[in-house]
Amino acid sequence: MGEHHMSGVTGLDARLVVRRGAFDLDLELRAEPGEVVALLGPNGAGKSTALRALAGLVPLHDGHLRVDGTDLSRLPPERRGIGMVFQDYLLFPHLSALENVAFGPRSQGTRKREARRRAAEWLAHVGLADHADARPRALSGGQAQRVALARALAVRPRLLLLDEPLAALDAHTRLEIRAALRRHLAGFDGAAVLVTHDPLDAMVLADRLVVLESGRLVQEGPPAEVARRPRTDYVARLVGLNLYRGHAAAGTVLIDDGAIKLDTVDRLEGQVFLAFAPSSVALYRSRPDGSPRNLWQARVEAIERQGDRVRVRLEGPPLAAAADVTPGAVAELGLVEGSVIWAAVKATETHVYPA
Ligand SMILES: Nc1ncnc2c1ncn2[C@@H]1O[C@H](COP(=O)(O)OP(=O)(O)OP(=O)(O)O)[C@@H](O)[C@H]1O
Repeated sequence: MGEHHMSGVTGLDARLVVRRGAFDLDLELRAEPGEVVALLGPNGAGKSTALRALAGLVPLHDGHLRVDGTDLSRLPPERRGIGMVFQDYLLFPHLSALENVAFGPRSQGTRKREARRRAAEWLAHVGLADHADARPRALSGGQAQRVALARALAVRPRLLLLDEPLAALDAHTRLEIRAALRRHLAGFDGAAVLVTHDPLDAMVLADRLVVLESGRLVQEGPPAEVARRPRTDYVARLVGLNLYRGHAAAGTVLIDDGAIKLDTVDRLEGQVFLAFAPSSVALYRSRPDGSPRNLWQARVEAIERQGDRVRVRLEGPPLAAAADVTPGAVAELGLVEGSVIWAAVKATETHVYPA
């Protein structure tokens, strides 16, 4: 660690090895200048640990951490020049919005007058010029979030860290702030790392997704690519797809446990992933006429209302799957937990890609 003080790589270039009790994180993480990377993963996957390691709040056991070629791994948090927007904002309650934003530049040694000038500029930039004198208590959640963002950006960071920046907001404010945050991130020329639970936040805000499970990277790529080609159960559920591993040959895929073969229109051979959307699954009370291909009998494990659709979870074998139907169809089919029904998916609605 730290044997090369400078390297030619711009943006964030890190390998974060952290141990916390029985948990260990080992994550290689890159973000180009101007790129927004979203860290996603189930509870306890290590997202916050990764962010805290970048911020210098937990030590690295191994690996490296460079931003624009400068080794940050040995610097204390306040000397890393990193901008942070954390979930609970951590605005100083006794300081005005302006003083909160000026705090960053001040602690970097900027003179008071200049720090206040820069803070006023940033407040105006996030649309809060009118609230410069307000204490955090007098601000709405969305306004406090914007002050926190202005404060983070006022130190002109080369790396910006955002930890669940929208989590504390109600649904309506969230929509607005998400759009505003997207604009601000688009105008930010440093690297940004965002931690979120919300796939929509990640899809809207990030250029690239990095999915962590149990302290390890399991998948990364542009949001659309990850959504189209999930590589783990967690990712598939996150993006709402049915996902299987199997062996492809001659236009069919033998699903891994061997209980069912599905027709596809792809011509791949060998180990593959096969995915289809829950909305592509058709359900029948009795065996349908003309016997569509890719037909199987299944037991209903659970029925969950999701907005104006109903998600029906089907138990394996031969195939555990989720199907989305209308409430009307649930009634028509007389679906209850434990029902045995027929399920089908068209070959043209399956997606197959190399494993
Ligand atoms: N201070 C600590 N001491 C020991 N172990 C910790 C500490 N903080 C977190 N852990 C452990 O580290 C692991 C990763 O936690 P972390 O908070 O990084 O996950 P996360 O992905 O951010 O989860 P969540 O989505 O629930 O916030 C967990 O198993 C947790 O129990």
